[in-house]
Amino acid sequence: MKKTTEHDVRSHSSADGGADGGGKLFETREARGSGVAVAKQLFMLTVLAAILLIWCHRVTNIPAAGGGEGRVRRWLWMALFGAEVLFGLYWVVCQPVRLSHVRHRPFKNKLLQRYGDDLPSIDIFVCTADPEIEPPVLVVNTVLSAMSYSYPPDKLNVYLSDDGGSEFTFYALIEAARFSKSWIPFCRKFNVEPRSPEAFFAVNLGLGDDQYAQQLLHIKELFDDMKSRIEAVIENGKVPDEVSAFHKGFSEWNSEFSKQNHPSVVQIVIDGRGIDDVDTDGCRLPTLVYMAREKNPEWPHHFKAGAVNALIRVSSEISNSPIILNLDCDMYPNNPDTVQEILCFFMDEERGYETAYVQFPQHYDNITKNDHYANSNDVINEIELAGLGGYGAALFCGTGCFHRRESLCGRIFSKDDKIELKTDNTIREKSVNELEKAAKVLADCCYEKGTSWGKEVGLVYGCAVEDIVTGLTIQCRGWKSVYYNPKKKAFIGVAPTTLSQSLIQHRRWSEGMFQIFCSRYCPFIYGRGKIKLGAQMGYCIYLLWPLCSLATLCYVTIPSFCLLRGTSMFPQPSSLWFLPYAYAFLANCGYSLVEAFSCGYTLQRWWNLQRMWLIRRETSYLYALLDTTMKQLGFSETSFAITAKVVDSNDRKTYEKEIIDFGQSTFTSIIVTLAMLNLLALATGAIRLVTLDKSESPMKLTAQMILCGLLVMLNVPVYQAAFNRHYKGGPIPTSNVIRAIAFVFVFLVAIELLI
Ligand SMILES: O=c1ccn([C@@H]2O[C@H](COP(=O)(O)OP(=O)(O)O[C@H]3O[C@H](CO)[C@@H](O)[C@H](O)[C@H]3O)[C@@H](O)[C@H]2O)c(=O)[nH]1
Ligand SMILES: [Mn+2]
Repeated sequence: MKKTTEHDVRSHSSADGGADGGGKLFETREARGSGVAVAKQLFMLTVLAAILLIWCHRVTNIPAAGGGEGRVRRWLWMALFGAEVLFGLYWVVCQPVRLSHVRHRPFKNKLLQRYGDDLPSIDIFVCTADPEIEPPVLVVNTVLSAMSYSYPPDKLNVYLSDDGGSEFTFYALIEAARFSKSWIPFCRKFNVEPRSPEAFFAVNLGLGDDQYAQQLLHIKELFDDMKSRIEAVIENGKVPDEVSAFHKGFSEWNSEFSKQNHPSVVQIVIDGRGIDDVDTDGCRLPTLVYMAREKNPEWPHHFKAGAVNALIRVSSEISNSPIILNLDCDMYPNNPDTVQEILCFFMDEERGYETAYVQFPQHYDNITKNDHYANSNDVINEIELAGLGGYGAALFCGTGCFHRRESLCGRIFSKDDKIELKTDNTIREKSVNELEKAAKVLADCCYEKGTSWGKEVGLVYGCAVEDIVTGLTIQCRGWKSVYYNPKKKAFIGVAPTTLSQSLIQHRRWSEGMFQIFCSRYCPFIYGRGKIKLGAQMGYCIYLLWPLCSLATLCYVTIPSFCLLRGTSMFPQPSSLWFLPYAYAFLANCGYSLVEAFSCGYTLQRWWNLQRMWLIRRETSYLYALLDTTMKQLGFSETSFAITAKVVDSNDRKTYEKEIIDFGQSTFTSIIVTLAMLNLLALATGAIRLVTLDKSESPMKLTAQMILCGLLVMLNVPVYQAAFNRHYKGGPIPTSNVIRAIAFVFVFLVAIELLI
């Protein structure tokens, strides 16, 4: 049974929370206190007991230090104990979010009834950084779907920040502006979805001969033409003179202009206030602005955070909307009604004024059936992020997030001054030229000097996950945030399609997160007394990813190592101490399976997820740990490796067939070496099992081999790539494999010699 909070509507009968004019604009339901939650808590207690017993066993049975052998045993024992302490504490951190799941439901119709046309304007920010790995056609698709929200166009302002400072991206935007004049009326007239033209035409072919089909074919032709023009310009590497003469903006790209060094560019491509820019139906269009902030090698540019902060300022000059939507260039809005829905959270009379932002989960449209790189994050979305939202502390994830401008700009929440969301009408009088001129200054490098930008104001600098840390600071200023995960996906993006891309992305994320944990923003210190303990712990689920890497490495290596040497670090199956180990392991596997199934996973997909956790912890998180340590010691600086959004057709095929491509990076070397260690250990164990003498118990040996066997099973694709020269995802070079095996042997021999 579900309990609804006091913030509930009286009428549940109608689909949109009742037809009356009064009442709340959204309802929140929580699952806490229900029978399931009690059962969950009891279960958690049993796991906790098992963890404590394991620690107890480790502490009371530390091997005595005598001789070389004893010393090694003692060290390994301590290492495993350390790993179990880390695992145990991490497990504790992961529990609170599993008890605080809430679901929100906005009442859009009620909002429209109550406010009619009196809704605030919205500024939408799209960020792009590199025309090669983020093709302009993809970028303008996102821009176009943002422009075609079913929201009054004169209240929509779309800004594109181009950190690549690319003439081609600008050209693509000019083309998109022209295409929007047909696309937006088409969307409005036939109420089409989704409104990203690329995604729409991928599934709508325009069959039949009614008016709709005819118009669709016509629009599709316009779109294809636009695409080929953009692609041709990129192919030729130059915008043709007759095109560049057409728009004054192109004059910015003179001979001195380079990606790393250029003055700021602000071009109002469509002036939504004017009467010149109208669509084919004669209706107004959304304002469309291109911005490439100034770049100068002597100034740090702070990656995406810097771009968004420049956009906040530039937009404040041009439209100054009270609500801001952040989008990555590959995340297109999929539901045209989203704006009205989120306004329910901001404009609710009772709780709206405390809401700083509404975050949607990230979805991707290129996930394969069994998601072999585990990119989809569905368990995280459905369970963990929803749980954090339950503590009023939704994570800000950088994209698909609507912000209140005031809270993003550093305002401290106060119960007493409720800020109304009002469209700023004071800017109406200025001319386009005046606006551009004034806005340009705000996008200059030196503008932020001596200001609080990047500290208290705007997105926080100095962290690879600027989004997470910014969200945390907003919450610590007293604001609430909403995690909203509607059935109909609100935003859809592109997930990495190669193993190395995926691991590099996780490396950036985990590095940024761990850096937060080690900084003054550590939720337990910075958030103390400001956000709930459950939320502090919830943040740490992600911030502590790199630390789990250490524990996992111990578990991947030590038991295998012991198996190779014929010793064991675990109690015998006949001993009572064996029970807590077995229970903790099985209970956690079982629980994670149940969770995955509840999120619609198949067994295969869950298994793939486990493999990716293993691989990430062996590589990305380990690197993140080392990098963060280096950074803390001042040896290296923050960087941002942009994830590619295009792949060549070979890679695409491999990806679609769900074959892992291991490539040849250092990451691969680590993965292969560890996999070989596990395989050798398992083989040794198996040989011993056959040649067993009476003094050894087969049961004990088998139990010891289980962990190793599971690791080997997870690593099956690694062996395929290592030993099958015809492996479809590209075999791992023989030299790498030999090096890995040699490394394992040298390591073992060295240990034997040392003892
Ligand atoms: O110097 C930069 C670097 C990146 N970006 C943009 O930032 C966005 C995210 O970059 P991407 O390479 O796609 O990274 P992801 O790992 O997919 O992004 C996730 O993680 C980032 C933090 O690491 C967040 O900023 C993103 O919003 C979030 O979607 C893209 O639109 C980029 O164009 C810039 O504008 N300037
Ligand atoms: Mn991305």
